[in-house]
Amino acid sequence: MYGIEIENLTKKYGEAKAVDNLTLNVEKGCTFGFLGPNGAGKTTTILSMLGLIIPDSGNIRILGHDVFRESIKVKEKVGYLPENATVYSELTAWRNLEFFANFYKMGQFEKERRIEELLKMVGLWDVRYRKVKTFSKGMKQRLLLAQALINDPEVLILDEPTSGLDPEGAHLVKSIVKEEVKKGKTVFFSSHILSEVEELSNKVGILVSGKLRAIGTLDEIRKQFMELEGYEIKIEAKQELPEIELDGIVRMEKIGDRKAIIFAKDDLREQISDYLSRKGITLINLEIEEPSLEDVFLKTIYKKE
Ligand SMILES: Nc1ncnc2c1ncn2[C@@H]1O[C@H](COP(=O)(O)OP(=O)(O)OP(=O)(O)O)[C@@H](O)[C@H]1O
Repeated sequence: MYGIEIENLTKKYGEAKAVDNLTLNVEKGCTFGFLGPNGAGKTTTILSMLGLIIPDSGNIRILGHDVFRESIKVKEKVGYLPENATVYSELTAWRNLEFFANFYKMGQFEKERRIEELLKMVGLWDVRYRKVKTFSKGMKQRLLLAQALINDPEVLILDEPTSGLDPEGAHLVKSIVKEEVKKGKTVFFSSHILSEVEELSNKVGILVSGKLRAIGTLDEIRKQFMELEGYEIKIEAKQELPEIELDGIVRMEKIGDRKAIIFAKDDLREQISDYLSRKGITLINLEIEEPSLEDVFLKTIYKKE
């Protein structure tokens, strides 16, 4: 079963399509990183997944439940960390969590046990009786994450979970997400931080102007990208390199006598190796230069449709 299924989702504001015929699935127990520039439609997608806005068309199911027709069932199973969320600043950290715990069917003992567990997990146990208005942004964000986890949700939806956090706060949030995934939870998160997406996600989607431009594991996305944009092959030989003339080579940039980068339409490593061995040249190194997620992201978002 899928954790999340989005099928042909479209949401318009006036005539502008914030999300345009989006289809994607997230397998149960996986982490999906949703990337896209500002205004791409990530938050609109997330709000639709939570049933908080009504799309113009499309279906969304979470753990097999339709988010609009079975909204209570879905809310019981989902934890949500909104972008720019606020906390009740006049309440203490404990009371903030208690307020949200009261929405769920939990006995008093279970509620207190869960609040204690979460406050310890996010490093706010020692300040549990302090009013939240005295908290730093990072402390508030960690409290919001605890709030998203209060019902021990099977699916976690996080809109820019580390936004505004210092490296230590971001590290804590990422390790909590990883722990949740180890327990079999499904995580869907949006982010602008490429290293974070690379670190956490099994699967990535890149949304541009409401449309999905790329989807897959990072390896699949890199491969699709190289198939479109071409391959960079680095070579180093024992002897001086000759000009390599093979079909599919776009250009060859020599770096000194024995090293070069070859720009090619395909992965020509085998052909290059054969070509050079026929010329009596011994290779020391022959490898594909994999594009970074940053390269892929930037070129994907600036590419014309
Ligand atoms: N309530 C609204 N009314 C009108 N337009 C809206 C509304 N909410 C979003 N939009 C527009 O829809 C588009 C998608 O916005 P959305 O907030 O979903 O993008 P995003 O990818 O989450 O952006 P960011 O990374 O900046 O948070 C934008 O052009 C935005 O201006």
